[in-house]
Amino acid sequence: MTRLLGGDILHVVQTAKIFNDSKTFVDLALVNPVNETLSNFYAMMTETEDNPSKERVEEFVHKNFKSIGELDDAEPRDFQPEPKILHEITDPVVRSFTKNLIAIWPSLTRKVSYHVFENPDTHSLIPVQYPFIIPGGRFKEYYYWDSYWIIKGLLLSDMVETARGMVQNILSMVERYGFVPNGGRIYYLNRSQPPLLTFMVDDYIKYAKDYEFLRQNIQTLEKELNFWLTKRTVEIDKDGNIYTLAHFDSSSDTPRPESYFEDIETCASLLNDDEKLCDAQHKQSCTHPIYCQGDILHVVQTAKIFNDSKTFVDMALVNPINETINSFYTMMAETDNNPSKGRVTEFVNKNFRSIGELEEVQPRDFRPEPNIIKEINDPVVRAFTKNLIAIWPTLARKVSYHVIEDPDTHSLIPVQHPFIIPGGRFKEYYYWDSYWIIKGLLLSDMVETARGMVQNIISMVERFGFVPNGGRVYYLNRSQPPLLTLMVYDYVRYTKDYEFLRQNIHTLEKELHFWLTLRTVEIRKGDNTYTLAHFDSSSDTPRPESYFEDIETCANLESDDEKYECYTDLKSGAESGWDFTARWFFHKEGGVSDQIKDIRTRRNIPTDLNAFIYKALKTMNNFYMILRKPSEAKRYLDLAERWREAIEEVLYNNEDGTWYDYDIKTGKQRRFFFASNLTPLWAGAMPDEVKAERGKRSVEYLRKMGILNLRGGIPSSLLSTGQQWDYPNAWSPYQNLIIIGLHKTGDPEAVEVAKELALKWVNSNIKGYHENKAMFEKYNAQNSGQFGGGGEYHIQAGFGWTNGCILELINFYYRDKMRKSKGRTIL
Ligand SMILES: OC[C@H]1O[C@H](O[C@H]2O[C@H](CO)[C@@H](O)[C@H](O)[C@H]2O)[C@H](O)[C@@H](O)[C@@H]1O
Repeated sequence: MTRLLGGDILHVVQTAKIFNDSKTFVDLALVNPVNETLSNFYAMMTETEDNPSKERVEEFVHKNFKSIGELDDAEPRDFQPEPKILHEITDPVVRSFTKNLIAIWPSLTRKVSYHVFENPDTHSLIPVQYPFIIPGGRFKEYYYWDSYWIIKGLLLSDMVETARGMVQNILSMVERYGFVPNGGRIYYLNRSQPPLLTFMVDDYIKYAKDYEFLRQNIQTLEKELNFWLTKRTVEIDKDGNIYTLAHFDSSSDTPRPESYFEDIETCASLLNDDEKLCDAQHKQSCTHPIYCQGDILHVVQTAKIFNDSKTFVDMALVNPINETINSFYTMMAETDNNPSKGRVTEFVNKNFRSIGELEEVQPRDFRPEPNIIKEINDPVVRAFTKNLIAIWPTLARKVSYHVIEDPDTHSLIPVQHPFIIPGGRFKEYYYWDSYWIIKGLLLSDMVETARGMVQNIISMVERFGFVPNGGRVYYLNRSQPPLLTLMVYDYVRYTKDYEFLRQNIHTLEKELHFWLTLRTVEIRKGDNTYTLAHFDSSSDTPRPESYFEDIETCANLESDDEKYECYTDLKSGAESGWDFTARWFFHKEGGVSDQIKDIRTRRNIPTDLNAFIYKALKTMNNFYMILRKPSEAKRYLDLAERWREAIEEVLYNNEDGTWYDYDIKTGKQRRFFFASNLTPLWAGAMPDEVKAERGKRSVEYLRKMGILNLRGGIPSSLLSTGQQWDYPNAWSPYQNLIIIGLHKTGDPEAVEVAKELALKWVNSNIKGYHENKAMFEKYNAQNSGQFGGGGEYHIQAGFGWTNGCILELINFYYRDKMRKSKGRTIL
């Protein structure tokens, strides 16, 4: 049903204005299953060349929708025509009025009919267990804040059972959706109403003295408030002080389905699409009817016609969307909704193709022998670096004019400037990969390409309010670790282009705002409350590019709700960039599981994410000082200080001398080795006076964990789960984060160990390159030069961030410092 409410049917029917009240249509039930309705719709569209008359739309609606049977009248069991209150009102006029009033309750009582429970997909009504009182008239379902006053009235009418049932219905919404929707229809799921649930419970408890009810539901009340405190707050700077207050802020940027026509009219005179989106701050949902959700995605991806599920969602449409959908439903009708794998392959071959969206490009600023080459004394490393630099043009791409002219038929999100891709199956830009790629480009003197990549990413924030995981529409439901501010730092440090900083500083703020408001949780420790971030995708369906895999992972979960949670955690795991690892897999009581089905990414407060955020806040402080804006600079300094304190109090473990992720549920640190544990060193997220000591203790910790004995590099974890971010895989970014982190502490032993680790990694990369003539996405920590494995796709070569990272280490450890071009450092 979701699809129908978000797509062409809704648009065509509601703009035909066949009902006086737009709500009428979205409250109708479907006569046939969703697929058949869609098929009938597209048949009408084809017959009328996409231009049906009002009468033809009316005919379609009358054949395919009906307005009966979803709600039954119900006599509340606890209704009494003469409750106590009547005997206690002395004024006869008021008494008789009150009696009439009370007599209205039964006429407004409804319960959800069994039709809806049996077949929820053909109704917009959200089924709830208990009878409830509706407002009346066109409002035939429950409404959130109306219920607060209704429940007061019910309690005063001694209708405790009905009142309690209504509260329970609303609590069940929080458990299911994490918040209370505006009302009991799926089209209300993108917004809430003023948060009065806690007060409803308070009224009920006071009246019924039902403290057991309170005990059972207190956590759900917390969950609801947490929604408002994390997803609906803004920070206000007043005279240098920061205040947090709430505002209303729906997460959706399309017309309200129940007032679709009216909203289209309201926004019609706005100039561009972004304005029409009525200043929606977060455009996170992925709306493409083929690449993001729906029957085509489901049928094709579960037929598993490609080895790698990403292949399908990277293909372009041969024909327009409607035609593709139409030909899909024709196939479905011809095969009784059960097409064979061969028939699905035929449909894909006819309707999709995999060419023409990205063009190879020779970067204008590419030079085979940039300065760094001349400044490396070691001949083996110099020759290797030259080979490395020669890889950049093979990874450079620009978006083809096909995509710019007809973006709807591609999943690629068009960007203006050429960019470097990771390589292999990753043919588009990736957010956090770009951070290390840009470092490598700057060290290769490819400033124009680096700047273009930063501009592309900045344009994402302007367009979507955040940086998506990668450059495809199916990545729009999540981000990746926030490194944009630090990319700009490297670019500005290298070029001294302060004008670029001035022009873009607000976009950096906007990106950080996304993380600070939509990805934070509050943690209580003793009497203190700390704010820290976690990964938390906004979407609860399988990842389109790993659809088959996600369905399989969550298949054995019992309820649909558990499956939605599972998909959200998988997407949140992908947001972390560590997809996947035991870091996100939890046993119920908090230990690590080695099973992906136990994924609970959102339960974890990750050290690296919070170290990145701390460093970004500190960098913003620095930027505003450069731009001579002291009050803004102070604001970021204060924020950074608060973050540092939270990292110190919640994530640092003095006994083990390292930082750990934190389990929100048990309120305990996860005391396992992950390469991310040491990232606060790199971010400098600790008081200055303990830096050297932390360096020393980190070396002890690495030694104790056996990490320094491994010949290939630092593994992501010590847990062998078969996942690509677990043992024995070693990933470049974390070599650099740990090596540079140790070096920056200044402790002599840490500086020495950093150097040993760096040389080990450089040697491993060189060995691997000589043996395979390729650079890899990940390596094996046990064996020098061996590439990594595991996970849901084969090892990929290229490889953007590996090349950027190794250049950073070569620059630091092998470049002749005396000859290094002045001021052109980025470390
Ligand atoms: O297709 C599966 C997943 O692939 C990506 O993740 C991996 O590659 C990325 C590009 O190098 C890298 O940023 C990430 O850390 C890797 O785990 C993608 O980012 C995921 O979202 C996707 O589901």
